[in-house]
Amino acid sequence: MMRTAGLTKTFEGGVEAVKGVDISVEAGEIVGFLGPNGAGKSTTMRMLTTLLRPTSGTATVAGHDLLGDPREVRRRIGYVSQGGGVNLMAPLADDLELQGMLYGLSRPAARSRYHEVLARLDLAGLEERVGGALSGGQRRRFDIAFALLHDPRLLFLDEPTTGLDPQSRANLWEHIRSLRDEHGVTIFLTTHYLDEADALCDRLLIIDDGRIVAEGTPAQLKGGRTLDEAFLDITGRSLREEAGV
Ligand SMILES: Nc1ncnc2c1ncn2[C@@H]1O[C@H](COP(=O)(O)OP(=O)(O)OP(=O)(O)O)[C@@H](O)[C@H]1O
Repeated sequence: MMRTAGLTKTFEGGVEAVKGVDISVEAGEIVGFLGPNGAGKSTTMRMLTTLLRPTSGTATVAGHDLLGDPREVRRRIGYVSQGGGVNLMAPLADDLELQGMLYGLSRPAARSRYHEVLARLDLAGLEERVGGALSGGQRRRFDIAFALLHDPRLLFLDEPTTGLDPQSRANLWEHIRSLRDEHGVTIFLTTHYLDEADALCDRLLIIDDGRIVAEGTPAQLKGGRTLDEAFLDITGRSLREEAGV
């Protein structure tokens, strides 16, 4: 479903955010992408979703070449950015319909498609509300609903549960699992919550300082430790933001 080789990104000014990353994700997997602050997760995610051009390296994403065929990649993937972006002031139904039509659906087809997606995410009936009148968990599920309108086979989620209470996080995990189990969507997500990575992901990749430093199932990486302990053993204990400053 996704394969990269030697992907790098050097920003203007010389920051080497990603230093040669090889990632493979099989169809039907839920893969977690972990790493300390500034490790290169969002930069990698933005390259894989065509938002940022790699400095070097190659990648095939959802069956298409990332650099040669980014439009086809975009057609086949969904992306939910950190923080999301539902309209807080206008009824969500209007934006859902508009987005469906931007994907080339007729108005009736766009409506029927979003009703189907909202039902999947337990959001039916809430689309007449403005985003500001939803709970944090409902808002995150709407972010995902927007990303699913064009029926992508591969979904990228950047820190999907940040800021949610434990109930809403657990509920979102259920929805993410059912997207995979019942609808066959492959999922690649970043998170700082190691309990989440442990509970939700089939396989984990750990990136540190722009390089993949560990990879395996949660059980393999833990090797008898908690995932927090394993993560600190692998990536060290120094504070990255302070080192960065
Ligand atoms: N547009 C940019 N220009 C210059 N440097 C950047 C830019 N975007 C990110 N960086 C740098 O690239 C490195 C990787 O950042 P990135 O946001 O990918 O990390 P991250 O793993 O997503 O971190 P976090 O967990 O804090 O979200 C950091 O050193 C960051 O400061």
